[in-house]
This record gives sequence, C-alpha cells and structure tokens, in this order.
Amino acid sequence: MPVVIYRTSAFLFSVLSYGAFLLVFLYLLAFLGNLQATSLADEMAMLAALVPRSIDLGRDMGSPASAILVDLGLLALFGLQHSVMARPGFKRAWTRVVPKELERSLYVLIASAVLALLMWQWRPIPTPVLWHASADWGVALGWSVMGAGVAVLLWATFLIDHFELLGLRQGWSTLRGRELHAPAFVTPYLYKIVRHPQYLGWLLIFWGTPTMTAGHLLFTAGMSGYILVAMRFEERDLVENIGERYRRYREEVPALVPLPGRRFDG
Ligand SMILES: C[S@@+](CC[C@H](N)C(=O)[O-])C[C@H]1O[C@@H](n2cnc3c(N)ncnc32)[C@H](O)[C@@H]1O
Repeated sequence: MPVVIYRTSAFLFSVLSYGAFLLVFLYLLAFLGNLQATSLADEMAMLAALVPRSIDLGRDMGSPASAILVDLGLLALFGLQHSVMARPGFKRAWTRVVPKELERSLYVLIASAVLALLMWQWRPIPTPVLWHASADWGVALGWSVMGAGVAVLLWATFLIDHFELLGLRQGWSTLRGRELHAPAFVTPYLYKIVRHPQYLGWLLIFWGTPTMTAGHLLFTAGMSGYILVAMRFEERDLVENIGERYRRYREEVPALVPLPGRRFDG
C-alpha cells in the first residue's frame, strides 16, 4: 500500500476510534443518569429522552437470578478486556500482529465496543432501592458528585496527555511521518495530591447518583472492584518502568483520597 494512503488511513482510524469513545462516554453518562423517556414527565420526555435504555429502565429483567448472572457476565467481560489489553506483555505480543501506531486506537475502539455491549445488554434490577433523594438538595448533590467526577476525569486525562491516552496523537504522528514517543511519567496538579485522579473521577461518576437501585449498585460495585484491581496492576508496571521515583511517589501520595500535608514535590 502506498505510504500516503497507509498514513491517512491510520489517522482516520484513530479519529474514528476517538469519535466512538466520545459517543460511548456521553451515552454512558445518560445511561447512568437514567435520562430515558419513561423516567420523565411526558412533556419533558421528548426533550430529555437521550437514550432508549438506561441502567434502571431498559429491558425486562427476567428472573432476578438471570439478571444478576447476565450483568455479572457483562462486568466480567469489561474487566477482563481492560486488564488483559492494558498489560505490557499483551501489548508486546499484540503489536507483532497489529501496527504499533494503531495499538492504542484499537484498544480504545474495542473498550468502547465492550462498554456499548454492556449498556445494550444490561438487565435493570430496580429493587430494592438503596437510597433515593426526593428533596431537591439531595438530587442536586447526586448530580454534583457525578459532574465533579466528569470534571476530575477529563482534567486528569489532559494532565497526562488526553490525545495520547485515546490514540489520536499516535494517528496524527503517523500521518505526519513522525516517530512515536512513549509518554513520560508526570505529576502536575491533581497528580501531586492523588496517584489516580482518573480513577477517582470514574468512582465519583459511578457513585454519584440521586437514586441507587440494586442494579445500579451491582454495576457500581463491579466497576469499583475493577478499578481497585487495575490500580494494583498499573502500579506494578509503573514500578517496573520508573523504579525508585515511583516507589517514593507511592509512599508520599495517597492513591485516591487527598490528605492534608501529603503531596508530591519530586
Ligand atoms: C487510564 S490511565 C489512568 C492513570 C491513573 N491511574 C489515573 O487514574 O489518573 C492509565 C495509563 O496512565 C499511565 N499513568 C499512570 N500514572 C501516570 C503518571 N503520573 N504520568 C504519566 N502516565 C501515567 C499508566 O502507565 C497507564 O498507561
């Protein structure tokens, strides 16, 4: 294939994959927020019916046992795909089959597809309800926690390198015929006070809801469990790559919850 066609296709693929991530991410917010037609008053429904199915209002659940099994299977698939594909050993083997410059975009595309499958096939388990905010301030609090999560997550991705994490930078470098550079270990702003601000953002998004049903809790507990496991694997890889500096970072900076007097100045 002529070089110019390959480079252009690689770039377009990275744009496609980034677009898929954005769509699935926005859909996820509406899915978790139950922005689904029947949850809203009729006159609001047409305006706010953003998604056909949401975490609590979607398919028939069938029996509770089958709903729990299907949902656990979907969560396990998500966790497996993320954990396996993020490991350096897998990446080394994988990039013997797929071009190195497309590895991240492929990861992002497959991860988005798995999350889309999870939302499509999710079986709601609407009862019991663990908490439900009926007062306006309670609803506002739930949405604010979720909103803060989105802000922390996005900010943190830009602090490391948003476009590299999502594969677009690699596509752009390929288009311009430039070499790829491994991202550097950095600790600006949020990363001075917690080691995993992106994961903190996700946790706030998952737990910040005015209404927590059994199904929503299953999703949130599963995703939180996955994050705790992912943190351990990620840190093992970071210690291997960065060594003493990361060990010191880990001693000085809390993982998820900022603490007074604990910040990294190295
Ligand atoms: C999805 S990001 C999550 C980063 C971090 N765990 C967080 O929650 O903000 C995972 C990638 O970020 C990289 N990473 C983690 N901490 C980093 C740092 N301080 N600087 C640069 N890259 C980092 C990891 O090596 C991994 O490739």
